[in-house]
Amino acid sequence: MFTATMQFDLGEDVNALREMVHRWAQERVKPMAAEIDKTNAFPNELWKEMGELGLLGVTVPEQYGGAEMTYLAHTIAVEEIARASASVALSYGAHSNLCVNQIKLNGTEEQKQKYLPRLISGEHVGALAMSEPGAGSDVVSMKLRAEKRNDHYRLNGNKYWITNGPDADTLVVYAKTDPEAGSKGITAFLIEKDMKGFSTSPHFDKLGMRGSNTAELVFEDVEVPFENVLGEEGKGVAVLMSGLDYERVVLAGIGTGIMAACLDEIMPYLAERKQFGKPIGTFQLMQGKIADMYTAMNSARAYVYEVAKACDRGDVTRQDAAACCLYASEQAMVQAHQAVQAMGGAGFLADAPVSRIFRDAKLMEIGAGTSEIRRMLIGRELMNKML
Ligand SMILES: CC(C)(COP(=O)(O)OP(=O)(O)OC[C@H]1O[C@@H](n2cnc3c(N)ncnc32)[C@H](O)[C@@H]1OP(=O)(O)O)[C@@H](O)C(=O)NCCC(=O)NCCSC(=O)C1=CCCCC1
Repeated sequence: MFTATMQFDLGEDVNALREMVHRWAQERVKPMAAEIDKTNAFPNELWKEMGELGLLGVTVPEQYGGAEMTYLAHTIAVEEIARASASVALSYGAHSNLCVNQIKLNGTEEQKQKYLPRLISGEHVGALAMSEPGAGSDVVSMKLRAEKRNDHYRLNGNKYWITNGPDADTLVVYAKTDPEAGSKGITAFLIEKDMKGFSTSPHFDKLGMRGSNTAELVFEDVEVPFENVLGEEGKGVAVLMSGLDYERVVLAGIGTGIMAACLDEIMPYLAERKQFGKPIGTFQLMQGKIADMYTAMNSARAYVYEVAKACDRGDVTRQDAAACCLYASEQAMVQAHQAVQAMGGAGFLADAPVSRIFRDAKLMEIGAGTSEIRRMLIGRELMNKML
């Protein structure tokens, strides 16, 4: 374990949360990380444990069972879990941020009372579904149809690449209530897994983030009552786009957690492994690697934490949400690459922690908006302010 790092001034509560999550994740999650990767399955008992620790509703008011803490606290929790297993952190983020936080932000009082307590206790698993086979980066072109009937909507179509899809009891799902109206025809719905006509595929086999279950969702004449509209009919794009801002910041914590995990793995190796009669960590080229890793990790942390504080103040910008996520994600990939390199043949073995971390890191440049989409967004937002 690598402990010699800069202490950020996050406040007493957040520091205490970090310590608690760190201890739990290192004791409980890290020993399972290799098995989770190998079996390609999320250990369901972790939901209950995270519920008991108060991690499943970090940003939600206490009256619904939440911890009533900040986005900064949520990001730190994600980081510490990712330091032990990025897969577990991804499923955790999809549940607690993409689903639970969206219901907190957009739900009616009845919806919050009905769905949040069970999601926050760990009894239920949550997911969010926007992507489709033909609508990834171009999310507004989604085709899942929600046709308005007398007293319900009827949903037909499918969603793809849905994190927690096979396990979720409650899903925030975006669909087209008016296919002709472009972004103004999108509505968000709360879907329950037992609704007739709703099914999921078996979970996908993936390069990395393997324990985080991903699947296709299928809707065949699924009847959804009016009271399950999240927000207003036709206003789903605002729910979706503002949700993506929070999502990018909180999930950037996976990137900083991956960088911390890289240092955790290679520092003891560099101290122990001898070549040419000396620990390889005494060689300047190796010291250069760890210097770059340390600098990147703390630079990403500083930016991500500041943007999380902007989320807490309510003044986060689209470009900073995208930019902190872009930086933390790409640096996670670069540093995971360096960690494999530093460990040489030992790091190239299939069951080496750094080889799993390297595969996991790749998703960071793809999920929650690709690096290309994030760059496009940042450039466009910056330029728009000049024109
Ligand atoms: C950036 C982007 C490419 C969007 O461009 P366009 O130019 O089409 O959309 P544009 O004109 O920017 O906007 C549409 C409407 O939306 C309003 N709005 C925007 N931000 C906000 C906001 N913050 N609040 C309220 N309204 C907003 C905007 O005004 C516009 O409305 P209008 O049509 O004019 O009435 C967008 O589509 C995007 O981002 N894709 C990546 C999706 C993507 O990231 N999936 C990832 C899904 S996968 C995933 O999330 C996970 C993966 C792995 C694990 C977990 C999660």
